[in-house]
Amino acid sequence: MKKTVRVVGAIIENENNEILCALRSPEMTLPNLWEFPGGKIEAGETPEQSLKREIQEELACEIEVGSKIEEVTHEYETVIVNLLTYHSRIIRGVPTAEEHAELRWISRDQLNELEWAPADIPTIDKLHKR
Ligand SMILES: Nc1nc2c([nH]c(=O)n2[C@H]2C[C@H](O)[C@@H](COP(=O)(O)OP(=O)(O)OP(=O)(O)O)O2)c(=O)[nH]1
Repeated sequence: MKKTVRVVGAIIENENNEILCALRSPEMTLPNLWEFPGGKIEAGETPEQSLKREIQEELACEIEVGSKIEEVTHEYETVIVNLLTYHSRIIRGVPTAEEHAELRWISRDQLNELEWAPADIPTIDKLHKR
């Protein structure tokens, strides 16, 4: 049976209504696909705690986690991902790609021009509509 992992993703928006998109590196699973920065929820953590920790590790900055945007369960070839996405705001630091191949600020109406991890599509659709 496939393992299910619980994952959180941050939708970080700047003052120009652009959203921070992160490119997975060639060495990662789901290589060369765009995603929302974040990662797996560890035992004993709330989704909000995981997101703050992951963003500190991946982007070297501190965020405040806001409302939930979407919950999606997507079945990949080898794993089932349960992805929760949250509006987030940077409260300290400047995002730096500590683990990703690239970071890019993209306006809402151009989000669908990138090639996303499949589990992210429902969140992209929701952001696009607003
Ligand atoms: N962080 C993040 N992960 C996502 C998104 N969409 C999506 O399908 N995923 C998948 C990729 C990974 O399989 C998993 C997140 O785990 P992770 O960020 O700890 O990734 P990882 O490469 O360190 O882990 P692994 O898959 O190599 O075990 O969820 C997303 O928007 N953000």
